[in-house]
Amino acid sequence: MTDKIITAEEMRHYDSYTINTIGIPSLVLMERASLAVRDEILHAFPLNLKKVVIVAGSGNNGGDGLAVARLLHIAGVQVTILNVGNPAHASSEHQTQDKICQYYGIPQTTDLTSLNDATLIVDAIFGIGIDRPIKGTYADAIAKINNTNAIIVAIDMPSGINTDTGEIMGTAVKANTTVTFAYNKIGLTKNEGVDHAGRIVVANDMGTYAVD
Ligand SMILES: NC(=O)C1=CN([C@@H]2O[C@H](COP(=O)(O)OP(=O)(O)OC[C@H]3O[C@@H](n4cnc5c(N)ncnc54)[C@H](O)[C@@H]3O)[C@@H](O)[C@H]2O)[C@@H](O)CC1
Ligand SMILES: [K+]
Repeated sequence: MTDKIITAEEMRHYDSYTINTIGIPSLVLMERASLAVRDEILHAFPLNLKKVVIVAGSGNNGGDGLAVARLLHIAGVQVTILNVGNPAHASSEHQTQDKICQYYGIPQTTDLTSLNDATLIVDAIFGIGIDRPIKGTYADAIAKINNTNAIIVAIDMPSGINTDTGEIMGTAVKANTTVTFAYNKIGLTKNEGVDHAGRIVVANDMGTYAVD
C-alpha cells in the first residue's frame, strides 16, 4: 500500500515501461484494471444493477469500459454499451475489446436516450488521455449522465477532470465512485476533482512498475 499520488505523465511512463520493457501485455493491464472496476461495482452497488450502461470513448479508457461490460455480462448483469467515441480513432486495445463484446452479443448503441432508465452508469469516456476541453457529443453525453438518478462509477478519472490539476476541462462527469489504477492521481485530490471523483478506490495490485 502506498500513498503516492502521481501525474498523467508519470502514469504513462510507468505503463509504457511495464508494457514495453518488462513485457506485461497492455491487454493484461487492461484486464486487471477492468476486474477491479467490476469488483467495486458488484460489491458496492449490488442493488443498482437492474440496468447498467457503459459509456465508452474510443481510447483505452473506453477499452476498459468494454472489458467491464463483458465482465458484468458474464456475471449475469444486464449491460448496454453506449459508444460516444469516434470509431475511426479507436485504439487497438479498444478494437480488440469491441470485437469480444460483439461475440458476446452485448447490446451497443450510440443513442443517448439509452441512459434514461439506467440504474448504474460506468463513465469510460476519457481517462488520463484527456488533453483538451470537452465539446459536442461528449459534452451532451456528460450533461445527460449528470442529469440521471443513476449511480455513476468513473473509470480511472471522471471524464473531463484534468489528471494533473483537478480542474474541469469544459465539463465533467460527477461520479459517486472513481476506481483509479496503480496510484492515486493528483487531479482526484485537488480543486473540482475532489467532489467529481466521489469515493476513490485505488486498484493498487495492477502489477504496474513504478520506474524512475
Ligand atoms: N495499457 C495501458 O496503457 C493502460 C491504460 N489504461 C486505461 O487507458 C486510459 C488512457 O487511455 P488513452 O491514452 O487511450 O486515453 P483516453 O482513453 O483517456 O483518451 C482517448 C483519446 O481521446 C482523445 N482526447 C483527449 N481529450 C479529448 C477531448 N476533449 N475531446 C475529444 N477527444 C479527446 C485523445 O487523443 C486521447 O488519446 C487510462 O486512463 C486507463 O483507463 C488501463 O487499461 C490500464 C492499462
Ligand atoms: K473515465
